[in-house]
Amino acid sequence: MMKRIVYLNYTSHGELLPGVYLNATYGPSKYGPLVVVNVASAELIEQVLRQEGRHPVRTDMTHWRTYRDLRNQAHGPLTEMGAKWQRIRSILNPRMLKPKHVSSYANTINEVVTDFINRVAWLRETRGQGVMVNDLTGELYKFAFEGICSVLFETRMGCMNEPVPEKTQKFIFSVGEMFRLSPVVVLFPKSTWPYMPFWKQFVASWDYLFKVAEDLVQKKIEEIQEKVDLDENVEGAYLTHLLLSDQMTVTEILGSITELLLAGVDTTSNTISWCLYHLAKEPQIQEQLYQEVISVCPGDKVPTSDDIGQMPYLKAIVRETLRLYPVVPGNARVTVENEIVVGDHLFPKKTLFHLCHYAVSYDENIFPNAHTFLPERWLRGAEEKSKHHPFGSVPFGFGIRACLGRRVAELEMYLLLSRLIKHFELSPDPAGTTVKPITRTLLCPATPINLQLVDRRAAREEPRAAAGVSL
Ligand code: HEM
Repeated sequence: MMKRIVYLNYTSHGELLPGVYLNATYGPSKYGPLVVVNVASAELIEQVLRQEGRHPVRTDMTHWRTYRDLRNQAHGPLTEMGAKWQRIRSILNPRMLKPKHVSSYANTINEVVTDFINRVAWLRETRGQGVMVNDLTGELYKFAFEGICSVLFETRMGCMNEPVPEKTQKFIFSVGEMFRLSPVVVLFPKSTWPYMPFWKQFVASWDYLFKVAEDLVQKKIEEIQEKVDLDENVEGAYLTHLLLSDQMTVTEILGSITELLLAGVDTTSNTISWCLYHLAKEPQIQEQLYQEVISVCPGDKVPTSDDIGQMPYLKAIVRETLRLYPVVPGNARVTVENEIVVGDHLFPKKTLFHLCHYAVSYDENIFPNAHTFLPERWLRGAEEKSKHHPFGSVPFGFGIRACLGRRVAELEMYLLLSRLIKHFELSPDPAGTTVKPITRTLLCPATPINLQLVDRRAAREEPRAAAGVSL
């Protein structure tokens, strides 16, 4: 008898099925050759993750891998496995995860944040009667796309321009199509794919993605060559480093950088969307954040990485958002190398563990008042008092296969939130209703998030102007 190993613990709306989690006994079921076990307690998730071998596997990503094999493209960190995966990570990790390298991307990201703030200000004026910004998630998608491209490819794509350049628009569209078609493709046996119209569309979307990425890499190679010819210093962020370090072929770099881009857009934009949605509903939390930001960065000072280090409340707000809305609500591990013991059961090789992070994030025993947005629980003093189970909320995963973009994603979120809150006071759409989460692979807002953005400077100046105070 298995204990606390459950089967299906949340609906397609991301809500828990009542009574079907913790201490329930469901499953295991079968998925192709794999035995599937759903794990929905912090202790058991910890057991699975602590027993992962040297080369952890989430899923085999057959559909993505098949495209790469078809076109002789290289696999990246998402699709590679075994020792080859380990090699890729060892090359990609330092410039993505080491604080000293990540903090050097702050200027680049801040330029993108400036464009975002200008864009929402423009949207308010031209389309929102001076106050509303509709579909913030859509706008944040463009921000995240631009942000990650500016770090990875060291190029601006113009996602926040009006209109968006045609090539960029088609690039964004192809990413969307590829993600839309992915779950359709896997519904059918691989042998039937070549005869299916959606497979052709899937391949065409990947072709365009790789073509644009290839052009960007090629452009960078030419730029570097020009500088070398002129004996100039070659400086850059991620791509330049990979190209100069000579540890990967150009095809390998292309495969990896494309997958980093794919992993880094919806995740970040959805998290920021949820965060803004909550801040708009919580004026006190918003005010406390505003006070923290202006005390570290008064006047027009733009925050640096070091400044962010002095903003614990900002970090706690993002952390709490990730607990309430883990964009990766369920994560997988397949045992390929060895049998493992979970609970009081020995599981054979080829068991797929579905780690139900969403369910565990709402466990009242770990997070009292689990449905309430309480950033304080992540502040150092409070944490010591109530010592959360370390696997109660692991939004970026755990161990050697954990998120590669975590530090960059955090930097993007911190810089955007701190600067946005300095400019605007957020409040809910007066005509709006509750926005629920839905799982579309990732946890997304089920309906658009529309918010009111009140310009703080104008709000301060208006009453003074009304009282006849000269500025
Ligand atoms: C709020 C933003 C993000 C969240 C919550 C998030 C979360 C995750 C999670 C849960 C995983 C799986 C980890 C595991 O299996 O243990 C993952 C993997 C990954 N993430 Fe992120 N991610 C975010 C942003 C990003 C960004 C911005 C990038 C790219 C710069 C990125 C790149 C990746 C890659 C490449 C992997 C696969 C790593 C591997 O298999 O070796 N992520 N992410």
